[in-house]
Amino acid sequence: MECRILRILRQQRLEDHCEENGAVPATIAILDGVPCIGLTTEELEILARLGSKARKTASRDIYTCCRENGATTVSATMYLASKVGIPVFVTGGIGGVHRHGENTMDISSDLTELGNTPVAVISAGIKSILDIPRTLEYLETQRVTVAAYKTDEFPAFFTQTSGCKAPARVESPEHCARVIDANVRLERKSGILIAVPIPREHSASGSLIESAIQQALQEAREKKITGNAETPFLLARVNELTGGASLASNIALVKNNASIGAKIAVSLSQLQKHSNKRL
Ligand SMILES: O=c1[nH]cc([C@@H]2O[C@H](COP(=O)(O)O)[C@@H](O)[C@H]2O)c(=O)[nH]1
Repeated sequence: MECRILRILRQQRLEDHCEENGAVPATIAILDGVPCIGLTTEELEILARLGSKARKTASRDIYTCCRENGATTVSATMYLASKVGIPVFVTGGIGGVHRHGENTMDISSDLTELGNTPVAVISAGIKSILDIPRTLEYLETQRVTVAAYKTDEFPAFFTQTSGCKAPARVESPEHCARVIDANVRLERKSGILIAVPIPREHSASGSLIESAIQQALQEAREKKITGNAETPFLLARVNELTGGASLASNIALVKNNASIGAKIAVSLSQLQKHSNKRL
């Protein structure tokens, strides 16, 4: 019960962060088979009560999620956002190329959706449960514009650094808005990934989380957990192993992403008032 209420409050607080920064938020999910853009408190409550029982819905699953409730992944959320003209979408972290992906071919459809859908996704980068260098390579193949926010290095979700240089650097919400606007003007059909490092005060100890990730990966291999079950398993296990530290960091970085994403959306809207073009 307490957990359910906490989840609703968290989501509402995320929407508050967007509103406080001048943007209009719309949480996206599938309720009873219907894609919903913007949820009421009651609808948020339905999702919160379901928790992990809500169907994990990637973009390919939207049409087969009949009469079900679906928690949309990055791929499905950006697809639905693009359909209603929402140009900026905030999340925690995106999916990517899984470790050993060169053998398993396990590559998140988030990456191909980013290649095909002109929406800007604001995230804290990619968790090191994934293969970050290969994910960046694959994003390049998909023609996705990737930029890190106020840093030269691509962030690794719980930590500010990944050891990988970001393909580009953006300095401010206005700078991001200009990049997004240029994407529209050049009629590129692919998306943009803006990677915002977790605020330093919330970055959990990198080595603590890295060893939890190693253990979780080992357990996933032993239990033969693969495909779309792998990410939820790894995220839950890393949270258990870090005694909740990873979840606390996760919440902090999503709030930060919501604030920065909202500022980007406002800047973009102001810019586009002049250019009179929309995504
Ligand atoms: O750090 C994270 N990575 C991935 C996810 C979720 O997992 C999805 C990717 O899953 P898969 O690897 O099965 O495509 C993402 O779109 C997102 O919904 C997440 O919440 N946090």
